Amino acid sequence: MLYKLLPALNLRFLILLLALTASVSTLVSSFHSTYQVQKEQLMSYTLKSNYAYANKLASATDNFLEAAMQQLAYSAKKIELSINNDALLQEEVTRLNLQTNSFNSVVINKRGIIAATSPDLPQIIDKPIYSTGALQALEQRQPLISEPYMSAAGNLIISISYPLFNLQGDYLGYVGGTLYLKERNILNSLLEQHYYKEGTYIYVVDANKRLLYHPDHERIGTYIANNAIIDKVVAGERGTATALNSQGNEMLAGFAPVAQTQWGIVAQRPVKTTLASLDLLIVEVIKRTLPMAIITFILIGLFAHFISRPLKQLAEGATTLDDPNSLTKLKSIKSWYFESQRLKLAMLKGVNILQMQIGQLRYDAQTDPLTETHNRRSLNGLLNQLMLKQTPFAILEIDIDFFKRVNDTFGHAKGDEALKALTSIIKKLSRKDDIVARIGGEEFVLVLPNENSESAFNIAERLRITVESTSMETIGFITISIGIATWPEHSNDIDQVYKCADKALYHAKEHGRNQCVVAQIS
Ligand SMILES: Nc1nc2c(ncn2[C@@H]2O[C@H](COP(=O)(O)OP(=O)(O)OP(=O)(O)O)[C@@H](O)[C@H]2O)c(=O)[nH]1
Repeated sequence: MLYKLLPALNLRFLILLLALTASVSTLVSSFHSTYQVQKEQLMSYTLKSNYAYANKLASATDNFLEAAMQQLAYSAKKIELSINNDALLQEEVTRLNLQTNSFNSVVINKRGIIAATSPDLPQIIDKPIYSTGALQALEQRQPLISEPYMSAAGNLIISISYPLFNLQGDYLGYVGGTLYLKERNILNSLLEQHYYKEGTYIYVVDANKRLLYHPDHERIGTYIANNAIIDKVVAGERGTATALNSQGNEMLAGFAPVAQTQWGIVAQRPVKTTLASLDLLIVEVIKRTLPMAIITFILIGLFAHFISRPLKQLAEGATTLDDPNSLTKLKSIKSWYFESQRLKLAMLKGVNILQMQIGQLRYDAQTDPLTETHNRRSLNGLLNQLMLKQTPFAILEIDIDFFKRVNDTFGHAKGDEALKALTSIIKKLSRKDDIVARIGGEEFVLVLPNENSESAFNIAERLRITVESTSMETIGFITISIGIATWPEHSNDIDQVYKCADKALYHAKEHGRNQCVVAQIS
């Protein structure tokens, strides 16, 4: 069993351990679940808001492109009627560029020949144009938003063009505006003017997964491969996703396509940034919870102390149940709750029984059962105490004369009666501090503290005379002989004192019995 291998732990420690484990695990699990719930909410909120953001920008971009196209359409209508009026063409491109602020530059192209530009560049007027956007526009002869391409001057641009036709439907060229993707333009401003939450950014890709807009302008024009979100958005899907960006950071993205161009707009925020505020929140919550947790722990500590104290005291009491004071000690224990009260009552009951039994055993061990006087063991103990206290005393060895005859004549039971009767006479004549003991069949010892040989002899005589003159039921009269010796007068050694008393008794028996003899001092 495991518990046998463990050291015995005290109750207070166990209660504290239990309370600490319970409160710490409760706190940890509540922090954990709070964190998880908040995390899910934050992530879901961020995904939703990024989605809404991407949608809003997609429709704003759509609107912008549509408005730009309408501006070009309006100009086209104006120009078509006066295609050979160079002054009017120049005026119109200037108006378009300056008034609308939609394009970095505007050009009117008459079938591959530049007719007017804004900003005004006279050196390229009447020169052919070979840019990708121009060739595309000339070829397709319809309203067109080109793919991004490098201009002759090395700018990454897109062009928006509107075809020009005369009343007969002959193709005249186009009017087109260009946006410089890496420079400040109306599209950039449109994408950047929106409210940015910390860490949130957007990027725009074209149908070929090429970056048209990115907060890091250096990346504009580069292609992005292996990006699940971009794959979806250029396929015309809209929605939310959690994915790794090119730097390997986990991102919460919302994405939406731009209907007119097959571009995709992605608004995303790093998970790390999103959750940073939550980490701070949890740290703050822990900080605020900590003082209360410490107070609770102290209270639990005190409570554990009050719960364990009576049990601890009862357990200590249980180790000293034979102590005569254990009853008083047990009674003083404040057992304030049910179990400890029951335990205390049971222990009090047990101690009472135990002490009664111990008392009885002690009494039995020290008492002669017939006469209820001290036995030899008890007598020796009492004499030792007197000697330790240096209290002088006299020993009277009392022996019934011809007791055998009593037994033989009246029977053993009557003999016992005689022994009891003699005991009662001895006790009656004894003082409080005298010690009465039966040390053999019909041999008694009477110890007289603070008596010398002379006074002891007088007392012995009084006893002898009383016995001699007392008639006992059935038996009649008996006599006793007494040998007397004193400590330390006869000897410092108690055995020697006994021997002296024995000798004196023997002498009394030898010289006619019914007499008292003081031992001689050798
Ligand atoms: N009734 C009874 N008799 C006992 C008890 N113990 C010893 N005796 C008897 O006491 C008697 C002692 O006899 P003895 O030692 O010969 O001495 P005595 O007859 O008293 O003679 P002396 O002492 O010489 O005067 C014996 O008969 C024992 O059986 C006892 O507890 N009860």
